[in-house]
This record gives sequence, C-alpha cells and structure tokens, in this order.
Amino acid sequence: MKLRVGVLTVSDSCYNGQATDTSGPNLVQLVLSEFPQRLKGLTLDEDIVYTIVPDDSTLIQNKLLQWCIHDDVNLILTTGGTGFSARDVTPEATKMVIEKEAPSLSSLMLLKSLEVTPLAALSRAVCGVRCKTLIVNLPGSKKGSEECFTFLLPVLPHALHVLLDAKSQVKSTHQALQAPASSASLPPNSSVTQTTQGHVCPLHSPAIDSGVAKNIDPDLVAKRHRHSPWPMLAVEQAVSIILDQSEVCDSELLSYKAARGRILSQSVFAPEPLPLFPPPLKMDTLLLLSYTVSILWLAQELVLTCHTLKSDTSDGAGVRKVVDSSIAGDLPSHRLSSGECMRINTGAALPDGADSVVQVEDTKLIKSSEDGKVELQVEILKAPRKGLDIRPVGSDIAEGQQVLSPGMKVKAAEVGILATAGVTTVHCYRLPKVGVMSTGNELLEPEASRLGDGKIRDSNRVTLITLLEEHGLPVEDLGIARTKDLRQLLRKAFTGSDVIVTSGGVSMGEKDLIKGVLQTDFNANIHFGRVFMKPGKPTTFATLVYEGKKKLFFGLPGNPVSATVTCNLFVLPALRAMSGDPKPMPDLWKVKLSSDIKNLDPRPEYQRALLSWKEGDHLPSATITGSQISSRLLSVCSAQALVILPPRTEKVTIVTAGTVIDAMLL
Ligand SMILES: Nc1nc2c(c(=O)[nH]1)N[C@H]1C(S)=C(S)[C@@H](COP(=O)(O)OP(=O)(O)OC[C@H]3O[C@@H](n4cnc5c(N)ncnc54)[C@H](O)[C@@H]3O)O[C@H]1N2
Ligand code: MOO
Ligand SMILES: [Mg+2]
Repeated sequence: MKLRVGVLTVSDSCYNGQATDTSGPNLVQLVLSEFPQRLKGLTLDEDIVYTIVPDDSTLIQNKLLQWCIHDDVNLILTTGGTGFSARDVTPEATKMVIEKEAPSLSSLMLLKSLEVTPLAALSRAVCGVRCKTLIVNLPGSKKGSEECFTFLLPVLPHALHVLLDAKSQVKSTHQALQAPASSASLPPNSSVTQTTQGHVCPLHSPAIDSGVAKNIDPDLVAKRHRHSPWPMLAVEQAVSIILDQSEVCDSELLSYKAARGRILSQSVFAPEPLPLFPPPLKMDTLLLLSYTVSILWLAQELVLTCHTLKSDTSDGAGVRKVVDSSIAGDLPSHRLSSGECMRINTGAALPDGADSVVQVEDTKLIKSSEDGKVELQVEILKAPRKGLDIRPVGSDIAEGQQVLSPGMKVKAAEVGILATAGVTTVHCYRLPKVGVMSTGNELLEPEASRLGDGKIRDSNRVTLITLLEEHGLPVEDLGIARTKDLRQLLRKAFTGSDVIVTSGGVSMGEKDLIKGVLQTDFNANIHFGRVFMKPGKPTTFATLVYEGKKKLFFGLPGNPVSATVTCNLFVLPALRAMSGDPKPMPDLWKVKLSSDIKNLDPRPEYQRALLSWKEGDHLPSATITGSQISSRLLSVCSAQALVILPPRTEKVTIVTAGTVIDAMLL
C-alpha cells in the first residue's frame, strides 16, 4: 500500500516571493528521511506533494480538498498560519475540511512544545481526518514545525495504519500493546525509542531515532542517508525556484560596440530623424524626375532628376535639359526650374524644387558634350509619379523616437541602430561572473596522454565553459576539485564568482560530498537536491552568502549528458535572468517524432534530437540522436532540441512515430 504525503506551506510572504520557504522543504526532507523505515506495511510515495498558498481561507481549503479528494494524499502537514495575527486562518480553514477532529494530536504537540517554550500555548493548531486523509497543522517556523512533527512521529505510523486499514500492522501494534508493559508499551510523553525497561517500542526503529534528518557530516560515510532525503521536484518547480533566486544584476554604461550580446537596461531615443535630408516634400506643383527607381536601395546607381513648373499634373514624358548632378555625400547647389532635370545618386539629397524621380533605365540620351563626359539633354520615356522612391525625412526613424527599449538584447541590427542614431554609449545590465569546476578523484586534465588506474579525462568542464561562453558569459575555469581540496576550491570559487557551476558528486555515493559540504561548511540553503527528470535527477541548487555577497550554486550531475542538459535547462535561464533578459527560458516548439520511442522512462525524459522540415509538413520532425544513455556525450553533438517525453504510466509506455510533442530549442 502506498502512502502519499503532502506538505502545504501557508504564508503570504513565501507565496509572494518576499521570503524563502524553509519550513515546507524541511518537512518534506523529514518525511523522506524519517518515514520509510517506520511505516511497515506501507510504502512511502517519495514524490511528496508540496506547495505554497497564501493566508487565504478559501485557497487553503481548496488545496486541502484537492489533495484529499483528487490527489489521494493520506497525510497533509500544513505549516504556518496557526497563530494570533489577523491573517492566521489555517486552523479555521482546516476545520472546514475535516470530518472528525483529532484534538489529542494537537494536545500532544502542545504538551511537548510547552517543554520548549511557554509561547507554544499561543498555537491554535487543529488536527483531524477527512475520509482517508489525516491533516495536521504545524507551526510556521522551521524549528517549531520540525519539533512538532518529531513529537508526532511515535504515533503517526499507527494513525496512518488505522486510517488506511493496514490490518496486519494494526493488529501487531495492538498485540504489542497487550503484552506486559515492560516489553512493549509506548514510552509515556516521550518520543525516544526505548521504554524505561530498555525494550524497543514496536512503532520505532532504533536506527532512525537518533534524531530527525540533520546536516550529516559528509565525511561520516556510515551515517550517510541510504535513501535520498531530498524531495524530487518537478522540472517546473525547480525552474521557478531558480528564477525566484536569480536577481537581475546592476547596470553599467558601455560603448555601443562593447554592448554586443547585452540586455539594455534603459531606453534609447533617436536624437535626429532618419533620413535627415531632403526636407519633406511640400512642393506639390513641382515634378522631379530621375533615372532610378531606387534612391533607397541601389547605392551605386546614377540617377537623373528632372523638373518642370507645370502646376497640377506631372511634366510627364519628354525632352529635358540636364543642369547638374547630386552625388551622395554632397548637397546639390542648383535649384531646379521648369524643363530641367538633374542626375541624382541613390542616397543623395534632393535639390530644392524637386518632387519626383525616374529610373535611369526609363530615359534616353538626346545630346551630350563632344567629349562624352557630360549629358546635356535626355528624353524621359515614362511619366514619373510624384514622391515615388523618395524617402521623406524621418520616414525610417522619427526625431525623438524610442528606437530600443529596456530588455532588448543588443545584436547586429541593434548595434547598427545605435551607430546610425549616433548613440555611442548605452546602459546595459552587468553579466554575472560564472565559475565552472569539475569534481571527482577520477578526473585528469584532457591533455593527459595516459589514463589507466581508473582515471578518465575531464570533459564536463570544457563543455560547460564553452556552452556558457557561447552565450556571451564571462567564465572562470576553476579546475578540478578532488575530495581533499574540494572545500578550499569552493572557497576560491565563492570569492571570485557570482554563480558557481560544478559537475559530479551530487548523488548517493560516499564521495558525493557536494550537498553535505555546502551545508556544513558554507551554511548554504539547498533549495532542491533532486529533480524528477532524466537525465539530471540529482541536480542540486543552493544559495549562500559568502563575504557578504549572495552566491548561486548549481551542482550538476557528473554524467556528461546530464551536466549538459541541466546546464541548458537550469543554469542558462538563471544567467539570462540575472543578465536582465525578460524571457530567460528557451522557446518550446511542437515537433513530430520521426520514429517510435519504446520503453518510456518513469521520469520525464529530455532526449536530444535533430530537427528537419520536410516540404508539406506542418511541423518540424525530430529524430533522436542515437543511444540516450547519460554518459554518451555524442548524443548531444549537433542536437538542435531537447524533446520532452512524458513519464511512463501504466497506460502509456511508448510514444509512436508522428506523435506531436514539446521540444526545447537548444
Ligand atoms: N545509488 C544511486 N546511485 C546513483 C543515483 C541514485 O539515485 N542512486 N543516481 C544516478 C544518476 S541519475 C546520476 S546522473 C549520477 C550522478 O552522479 P554524481 O553527480 O554524483 O556524479 P559522479 O558520481 O561524480 O559521476 C557520475 C559519472 O560521471 C562521470 N564524470 C564525473 N565528472 C566528470 C567530468 N568532469 N567529465 C567526464 N565525466 C565525468 C563519472 O566518472 C561517473 O561515471 O549518479 C547515479 N548514481
Ligand atoms: O538522471 Mo542521471 O542524470 O540519468 O543520468
Ligand atoms: Mg556519484
């Protein structure tokens, strides 16, 4: 029988992102570390449901009901909203949902808490049952909620056995209770394992009663968790936590060339119109003829302007005297009069009195100077239209127009706009400094000519550095950390970088020290330590303050594909957000699978794919890049997208060719 647990944090400030929820994740961790061994007869579903709601009675009730009724959650631990402040309504909301109150659970928490602080008397926590769900209100503080959860631990398994009708467990507990008191009674008012006579309580296992999951010294191998204590977050939850923590950097003034690749933090306005000349055409009665259709585009074409004084119609076709020429870069000195025309370059200014141009191809030479250097008379073969092919002043950019706005990335065209507007310095967001480190005693520099002795070449560091540099980020190579110098190298990393990206050492092995060292040596807040995805399950994200400055830490898994995929999925969006990009997540496209994918993984899987677009297809088709095992970096070479496969369920075990599916562009 599976037991589902939900942790509901009730807090306006955590919900609004003004505070980080530490109690909720801590409870999730406690459930994962404390429950599996105690629940005999029940298996803990490790996918703990966890969310945050504001202090709003309706929203709390809705979430409790959803978990009780639709999501089959059997134990809900709420944290927060149990006190005396105006917004504290968790007990009232809970009362609306439960069918039977369990006041003795609240009393047990109260009695034990009073031993810690008299202020426990101010808690209004409610506990009770709805159908097959037990709901327990815990205080909002991390310490208080952890203590109260610990006080309930001796009785929760039996409560859940009864609730879920785990007959044999209920029976064996009852039998144990009937036995002579010395061998099996529950220790009065105590959560310790042994009775006063030294016998083991049937609801406890001595191995886990030494305390709730604390920061375990990473060097004490035997004390390491045998199950990961880290809740498995959905990718979306993980991304949302990361983006919440990725504060945009301050801005700096840069030359327009150095701004390349940066995000603008301020608007850019054009100080002048473009084009700046000629003045807008206002001489309706005049006609200017030229030999070219394209003042705008054909930079080298010579054109001829012609002019007459006829008032309401164009001069039309006919013979004209050629009086001068207007070259790009010079201002024409001559004012055109009736019966005259002038050659004009594409891009040159219109002479006064002119309002039409005609292509040189639509004219014929009538008379030239003897040496052939000067045209004297031409015939206009095709009547021109007024204004056609003439760019009015400000038609590309108006004076004072906002040409670039905050949040825009400075790329080729944007640099060009800055150049044409003569705006040679701009305000941009600073880029975060990133440090990349590999961890593992097995790693050698890529230059190593001989391997042997269980060593491999470090490929993650250069892969990650290159990926980050391709995105324009300044990256420091922090080298390889072996176990003995991990702490020292991390200190160096935190001194110089805003964001630290490591690979390796985040899973369950005895040398997977990253999480432990972050907690014990750097007092880091580990926001998550596992993500429900393949590859990348042990991805770890933490924040910490070092020498007064906030640092972001990404502990990517060591497998080369896992490191690369999670860098794309988690690290790059954080760095984009910090660099001021208002849309830090990569685009999702719909693609069509080109072949069947058999054996879906229980985790959502990010498979690497090539995209192609065949004529007649409405969507690009995605071809998976061979074996997707997380050690095979070749599967990432040339890949253009990560195809996001759904997790396997009882009903869906494969996806067939032609299925339309989401893909993240790389
Ligand atoms: N008992 C369990 N074992 C593992 C689990 C688990 O849940 N329970 N998860 C597996 C998964 S999934 C992954 S992914 C890996 C991640 O492990 P770590 O992040 O701890 O990484 P390492 O153990 O240090 O290395 C894994 C693998 O990758 C190679 N590696 C490491 N660094 C580099 C590098 N810089 N360049 C090239 N290759 C590297 C390393 O030699 C290992 O082969 O854990 C599973 N285990
Ligand atoms: O989840 Mo691990 O990242 O498969 O290889
Ligand atoms: Mg490992």
